[in-house]
This record gives sequence, structure tokens and C-alpha cells, in this order.
Amino acid sequence: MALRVVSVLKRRLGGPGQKLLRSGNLLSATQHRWEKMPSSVGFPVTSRRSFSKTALIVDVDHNLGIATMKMNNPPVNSLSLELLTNFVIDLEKLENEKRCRGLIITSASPKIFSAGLDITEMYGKSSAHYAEFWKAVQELWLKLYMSNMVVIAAINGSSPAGGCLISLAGDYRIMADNPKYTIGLNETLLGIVAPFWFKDTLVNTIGNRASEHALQLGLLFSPTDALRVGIVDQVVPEDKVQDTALNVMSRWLSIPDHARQLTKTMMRKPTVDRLLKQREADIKNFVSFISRDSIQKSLHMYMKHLKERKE
Ligand SMILES: CCC/C=C/C(=O)SCCNC(=O)CCNC(=O)[C@H](O)C(C)(C)COP(=O)([O-])OP(=O)([O-])OC[C@H]1O[C@@H](n2cnc3c(N)ncnc32)[C@H](O)[C@@H]1OP(=O)([O-])[O-]
Repeated sequence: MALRVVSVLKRRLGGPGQKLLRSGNLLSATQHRWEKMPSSVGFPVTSRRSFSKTALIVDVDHNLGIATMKMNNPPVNSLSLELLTNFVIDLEKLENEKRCRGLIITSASPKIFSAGLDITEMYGKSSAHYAEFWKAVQELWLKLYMSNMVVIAAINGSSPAGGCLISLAGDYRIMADNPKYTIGLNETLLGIVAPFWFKDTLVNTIGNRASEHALQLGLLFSPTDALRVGIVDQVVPEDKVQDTALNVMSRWLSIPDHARQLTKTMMRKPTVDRLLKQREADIKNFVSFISRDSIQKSLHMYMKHLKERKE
């Protein structure tokens, strides 16, 4: 598999990649760039490395310059404070590793990409806890949305609310073609409201009218409908999600990093700045909203409904 992707990379690389091809060198231009780097900057050039923390498995292929992050928080990959914190730490690590240019985010649990924010972090806790939790949610979005890496979401299961936000924060989304899986910002179904930066991320992806419709109704889209509205970029058979993510990555990595990164920043910075300007106010707003009796009751009822659904 890795060899096939390297050859796709070579095919698609212009300039230095073509030179490498002509010279018969089997390394991609990406690898060429790494080889010129002193080994002290990080990992050996031809190695793979895996590290896993609670709720997250990260595998870095240094030959391809691609990391794969698998959320691993059974049963449904809910985004607990711990998962959010580890996610941010590992993202920073990868971001600082110059040889890592692409990140694929996926799930280690079959059928669920992520059930979104861990609802149990949002009820029956102290204001200080809500504030800490919300800060971690903000931090993850800020880091992911402005990542220097190419970020591809390989959505191999359902992806409601916060799970959908993680996918939307990437550069490209590939979803498994299984009508049982859904994706969307369904917050209104829980009686809560997606904050403005969730909304902005959706608007930047699918436009204002479709977002208004999706957000008010808390729509959860099937893969086919998600593709139609533009929440995802590609729908592929379930067993092809990872391979497709690698192939798409090769196309994105064939663009010079600096040009792609500056373009990404130009497109996304105004959205990020909106949150940065009012980060503390957004935390206060979340804490006061989530602490309301009516909201606590809604969340409690929703969790009850999830449990009863099983019985
Ligand atoms: C302003 C704030 C913005 C908010 C953003 C959000 O993301 S809000 C989040 C919006 N998210 C949603 O609306 C998604 C809600 N979840 C679902 O729709 C489904 O769980 C599923 C489709 C993800 C998986 O279906 P499935 O049939 O494969 O699995 P299952 O349903 O049997 O669940 C297994 C266990 O996990 C539990 N649990 C589930 N989700 C959460 C959670 N988020 N958290 C915590 N726990 C959760 C569930 O209670 C059950 O526990 P039990 O009884 O074993 O102790």
C-alpha cells in the first residue's frame, strides 16, 4: 500500500519530484526533502513510529510524512476532557515535527467516528469543570482548523455534533458509504445551540442557506446526502476509506507546503480570529448556558433517551 501511494506521489509531484523520477531515484520529493534534514530533528528517516495515549493511537509514517490518528475511546469515541487534551498535545507534537506534513484522523472503533462531545462532561459538574472542558474544545478546534499539516478526515462511522466539527476542521472529508452512518451538527436535537464558531465552520464548508437549514433542524445526513450538501467531499465503500485518504493526501502533499499553508491561513484566519477575540466571553457564555436548569434537564433527558434506545 505504502509503495503504491509513494508512486502516486511521484506521479503527481511537479518540479523536484519529476527530477527525482527522471534520475531514477525511487524516493518521492517529500522523502528527498527529509533526507536533507539532520537526523537530530526527530525520527530516523525510514522509520514508522506509533505512540498511544489514553483514547488516542497515533501512527507516524516518516517515509510518507503522514500521521494517522485514531480516536480510541470506546464505546463511541465521545470527546472527553482527557481525549481532547491528549488530542491537542499530540497535534502539537506532530505540528512541530517538520517531516510530518499530513494527518489522517479516523476512528479505531468500528461504526463510530465520534459521538461528539462527551455529554457527561456537560452536566452535573461544577462551573470550573465546564470552563475547563470548553477551553479544551476551543483549543482543539483552533489547533486543528489552523493546522499546517494537510488534515483529512477518514470518517469510518457516525459523526454527530463535535465529531462532525472535527471532520469539518480538516481540509478534506471522506466518508464510508453506509446508510447507517450519519454526520451533522445536531445540537438543537439535544436542546442546545452550536456556538458561533461551530456554525462558522459549517458555513465555510457548505454555505449560509444550507447551514441555516442543517443547524436549525439539527440534521444528521446520510453519506449520500452529506455528499450532496457538501459536508463531505467523497463517499467510498467502507473498506476503501483509508486507501482513499492516502491517495487524496498524495494529491494535497504534491503542492508546495508554503503556498498551500499561506492559502489555508488566508482562507481561515478571519474565522479563527473571531473566536480568539472573544475566547473568554465564549467560555463564560458556554458555562452560563450549560448551567441553566432547563439545559441540564435537556441533557439528562437526552442521555436517558440514548440508554433507553438500547433496551
Ligand atoms: C454547546 C455544546 C455543543 C455540543 C456539541 C456536542 O458534540 S454534544 C454531543 C452530541 N452527540 C450526539 O448527539 C450523539 C449521541 N449518540 C448517538 O447518537 C449514538 O450513541 C451513536 C450513533 C453515536 C452510537 O450509537 P450506538 O448504538 O452504537 O451506541 P449507543 O447509543 O448505545 O451508545 C453507547 C454508550 O455511549 C453513550 N454515549 C453515546 N453518545 C455519547 C456522548 N456524546 N457522550 C457521552 N456518552 C455517550 C450512551 O449513553 C451509551 O452509554 P451506556 O448506555 O452504554 O452507558
